[in-house]
Amino acid sequence: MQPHATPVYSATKHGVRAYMTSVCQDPTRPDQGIEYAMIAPDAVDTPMVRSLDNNRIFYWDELKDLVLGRLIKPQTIGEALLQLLRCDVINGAILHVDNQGKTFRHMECVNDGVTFDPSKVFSTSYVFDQE
Ligand SMILES: NC(=O)c1ccc[n+]([C@@H]2O[C@H](COP(=O)([O-])OP(=O)(O)OC[C@H]3O[C@@H](n4cnc5c(N)ncnc54)[C@H](O)[C@@H]3O)[C@@H](O)[C@H]2O)c1
Ligand SMILES: CC[C@@H](O)/C=C/C=C\C[C@@H](O)/C=C/C=C/C=C\[C@@H](O)CCCC(=O)O
Repeated sequence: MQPHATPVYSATKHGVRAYMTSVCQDPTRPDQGIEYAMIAPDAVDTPMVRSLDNNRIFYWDELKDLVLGRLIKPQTIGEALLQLLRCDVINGAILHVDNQGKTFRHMECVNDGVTFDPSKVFSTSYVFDQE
């Protein structure tokens, strides 16, 4: 089993998700003309990840080959953002980006931002080359 290496950091990221999925359902949002969404990537090749060590993440010595071997290019996140912005329905979107041989982007749980309507929840995916 993979060790849970970043419990507090991961909790803060889930906090961002909870914040977004809450504010996107603000009943006054449509009148404000605002949409909320988020990108949830796996490890991206940034200075933060390149600076990880055993003092910043549990089990880094055991995990680093796995994590550094599947890093997402930063420009892929930029492409994911553009993909998100081109979607008809943005509010409530969570765009997962990972890199397991290919980049897989998965949008889930999009609602109208007013009331939660299961019939409006959909899931779709896009596969792109990273090169
Ligand atoms: N890199 C990843 O694998 C990854 C994956 C998922 C989520 N994230 C999240 O994405 C965000 C960025 O991560 P990163 O890897 O690019 O980090 P990073 O440390 O490489 O870069 C963060 C940048 O933010 C700037 N910054 C810091 N405080 C600021 C402030 N108050 N105002 C303006 N700029 C400020 C820093 O100067 C730096 O350029 C973080 O919230 C991180 O948790 C990163
Ligand atoms: C495969 C295990 C998985 O949990 C590891 C992922 C590694 C990198 C992905 C990246 O999203 C995780 C970063 C974790 C950071 C942990 C600790 C912080 O001290 C780093 C600094 C955070 C900050 O300054 O904002």
